[in-house]
Amino acid sequence: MTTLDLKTANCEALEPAARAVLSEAAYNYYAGGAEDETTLRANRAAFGRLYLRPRVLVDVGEVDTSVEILGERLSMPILLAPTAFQRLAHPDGEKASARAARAAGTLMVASTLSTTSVGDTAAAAPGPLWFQLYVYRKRDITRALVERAEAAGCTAICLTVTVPVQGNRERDTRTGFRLPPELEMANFAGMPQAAFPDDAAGSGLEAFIAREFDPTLTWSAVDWLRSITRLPIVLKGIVTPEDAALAVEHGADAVIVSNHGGRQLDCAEPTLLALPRVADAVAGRIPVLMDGGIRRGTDVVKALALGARAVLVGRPVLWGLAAGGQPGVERVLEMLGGELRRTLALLGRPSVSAVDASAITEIQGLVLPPRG
Ligand SMILES: Cc1cc2nc3c(=O)[nH]c(=O)nc-3n(C[C@H](O)[C@H](O)[C@H](O)COP(=O)(O)O)c2cc1C
Ligand SMILES: CC(C)CC(=O)C(=O)O
Repeated sequence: MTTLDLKTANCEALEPAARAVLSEAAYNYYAGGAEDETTLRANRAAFGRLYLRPRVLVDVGEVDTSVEILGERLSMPILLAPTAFQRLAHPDGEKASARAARAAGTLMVASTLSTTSVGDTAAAAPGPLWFQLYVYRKRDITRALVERAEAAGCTAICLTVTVPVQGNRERDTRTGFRLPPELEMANFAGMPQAAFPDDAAGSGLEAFIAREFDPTLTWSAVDWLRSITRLPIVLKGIVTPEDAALAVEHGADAVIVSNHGGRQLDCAEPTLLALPRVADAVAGRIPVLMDGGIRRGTDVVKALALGARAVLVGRPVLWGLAAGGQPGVERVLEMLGGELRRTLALLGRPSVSAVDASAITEIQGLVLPPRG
């Protein structure tokens, strides 16, 4: 990819450039969702149902996109979502993404299923880094992962609760998705868990999850996690007010409204629509973040208006990484951050904290929090 390509692209325009360099299996693993991909499409489509309400003749000479989350001041309310197996996209993989996040003044959530260890990722880009955790049938493994994340200097543990079993990802079944032999799940180095089962038909990842992930997980796992770490706990995958209330009750320090990018339960509600109900239930007690379908600065503003403190982006980072390594991810963050800054100016809201429910129109079928 040339510098020119990186300069002219918007987030979505990077996808074809990424596709051109990815294997068929890797592209479909990154791009795909569960079953009919209804939720994958709905996540994105939901943004089209909301419109903005610009105020005019407001001084927007200075626009402040910075935000504070769990004690860290970030340059913008846009984080890098945890995504597995980044060295499938580019040899620099997770290190490139972490460095790009740092360069942009924001943070990355490092996936448990990374192809670079959390220690190496943290060393490549010193600064705030969250570690995303799955809970394994063998709790010793889970505990060891938390210890590795702590030793690496991670500043929060992000427990993903959307994968008791893997979603039915038909693209991966078709391609027989698995890691090429030169890549490993580096956080499990030295453990049998570092490789997929080699005798599995269909998706190797699905067989791995069936073998290793604990499907009996309940809220007591959050209490257990609390007992083994002093790091803040972020619960990723809360989409109902009932679970939001339980998350607060069980001491979560933040929640992420997420349906795993439409990769788990197909027909799950789009996250933009779930967000205001979760924010309402949380009632400001802890920060609410969201992900799913964020591709434009206007999307970020809509999420903020519905109660999010910040958003995370998944696939666009992978497209940037595949198309251009670290500069490709930097470009994605620059585009989103630039669009956010321009949107705030055009909207007459000179800072992120000036965005509230008055920034959006009410659409039938959407339950919005009361107007600020
Ligand atoms: C290829 C891929 C791998 C992912 N791996 C993880 C993971 O390891 N852990 C996790 O919590 N979420 C994972 N996710 C979900 C993302 O963190 C995020 O919820 C989702 O991608 C957001 O939607 P978006 O891609 O539309 O921005 C993954 C998503 C993708 C696309
Ligand atoms: C554990 C797997 C489900 C990895 C992942 O989060 C994903 O592919 O979406």
